[in-house]
Amino acid sequence: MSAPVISVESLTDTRLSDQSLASANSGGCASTSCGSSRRPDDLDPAVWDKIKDHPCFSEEAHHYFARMHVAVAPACNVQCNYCNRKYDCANESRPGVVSEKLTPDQAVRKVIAVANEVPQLSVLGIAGPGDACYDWEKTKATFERVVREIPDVKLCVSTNGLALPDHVAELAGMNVDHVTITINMVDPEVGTKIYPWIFYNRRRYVGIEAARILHERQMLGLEMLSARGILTKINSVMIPGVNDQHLIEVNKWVKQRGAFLHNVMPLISDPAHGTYYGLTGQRGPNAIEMKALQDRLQGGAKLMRHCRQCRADAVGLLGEDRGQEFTLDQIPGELTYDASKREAYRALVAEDRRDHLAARSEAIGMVKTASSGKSLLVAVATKGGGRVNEHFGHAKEFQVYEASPMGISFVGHRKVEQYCLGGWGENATLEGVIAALEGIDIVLCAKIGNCPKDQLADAGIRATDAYGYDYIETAIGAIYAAESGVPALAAIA
Ligand SMILES: C[S@@+](CC[C@H](N)C(=O)[O-])C[C@H]1O[C@@H](n2cnc3c(N)ncnc32)[C@H](O)[C@@H]1O
Ligand code: SF4
Ligand code: SF4
Repeated sequence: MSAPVISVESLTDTRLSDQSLASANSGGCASTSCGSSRRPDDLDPAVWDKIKDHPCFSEEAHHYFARMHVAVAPACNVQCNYCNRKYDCANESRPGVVSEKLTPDQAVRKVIAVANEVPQLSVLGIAGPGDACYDWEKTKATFERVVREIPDVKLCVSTNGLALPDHVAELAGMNVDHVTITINMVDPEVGTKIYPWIFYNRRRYVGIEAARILHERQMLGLEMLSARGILTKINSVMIPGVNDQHLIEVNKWVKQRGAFLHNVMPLISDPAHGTYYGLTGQRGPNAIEMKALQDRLQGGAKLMRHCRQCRADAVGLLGEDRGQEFTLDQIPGELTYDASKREAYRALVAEDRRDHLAARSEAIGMVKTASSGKSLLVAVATKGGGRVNEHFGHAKEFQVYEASPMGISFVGHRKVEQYCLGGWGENATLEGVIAALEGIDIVLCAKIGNCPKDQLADAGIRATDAYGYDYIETAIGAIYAAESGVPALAAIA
């Protein structure tokens, strides 16, 4: 059966209209298998099947699919010098922060409410605000109830690893096939600078003993997961002067033990958060330092570069947070799961992803053959669908791509404050946006006014809306061609 006709707008608007979803539904393709796009040649089909709709485990999928976290696990058995879960702010987007903690029953209601309204939803994660494996009974109760209601939602946990080995068998039994472990060190001496204490076997440990136990449990948990074919992502917080160089060693260790992805994230540190690091002046890395380390790690365990360091109650596509639309007071007491929007969305997306992948590989192939030796950093304003489709002034983040003789690759994102509010822009905000775009050569967006464009130009950053609504890679390929003076490439513009 042929796929339904799709409009670009309906795909790139992250909240699909009921009408476009209804027409997609009438196409008849509504199973999860429809959501697949083409499998990369070097990937095992079974692994591809697990990651193809997972926004965190597949960079490509993050343009289309959304995750939600439910904050059912507040207790933690480790203290990290960068974490303070008491701090709470609805506008603050960083790990460990939540607006409200949930019981498993409340969490199930929230998952149903989100699944009914957010068609992109594919993953339910428990990322604290404490530790999913330590606060295990609540994690387990939540997952057991959710899969009864929505069997095709993927389940994920995020853990410091200390209690992980105790629950690997149960995780496997519940078909949890994505687990994140935070591993910041493989040398306990380094660990003493990150962890003041751990709580293990009903006892508190400090110093080198604490770090050694944590390290051994993390390695054991990782090996146990790999042995069962559960995909693992390793989070490492990059702490300049503490573990930044050491993360090269961490990358080697986790690769040897079967980690699927290594996600090196910048330390978020601010005295206002009340963390030990925040209060003692330990700084986080800047975007350029992050990229330099990630580039050094290239060739080791595969890197995740698109993590947005989400809140423990985040909802939506990575980079957007719709959590405030789904607070408990807005969710009805009785709810029935309605699969229609998610099913229709998958049918729509299947077609567009195939198209996008074909356009992407054409653009990458052409950039590779340009042999200009140039390297360009391009910041893209997008609201999903893999397209240049967000106005400069509305962007809350820019996705950053590098075009070079190696091809076109996603290298990260830059968070910014939204510059344009209700038709006018604040100069001070624009200055902040420009500062966040340090090192960027070109900005691509769906629309930009002359004033911000000129100010960006003064800072040495070019900006254009000439490629509005094109696929990101198609636009970057065309620009690279023009910059390289290759007429055959410029033809794709
Ligand atoms: C809040 S924790 C919850 C899961 C679990 N307890 C753990 O530590 O993995 C989720 C992730 O946020 C990271 N995180 C917490 N505070 C952070 C900070 N200030 N800067 C960067 N990452 C942070 C943790 O390292 C972890 O990878
Ligand atoms: S283990 Fe996770 S929740 Fe616990 S203190 Fe560290 S970051 Fe926070
Ligand atoms: S914190 Fe990173 S890995 Fe976790 S849901 Fe957000 S983007 Fe995905």
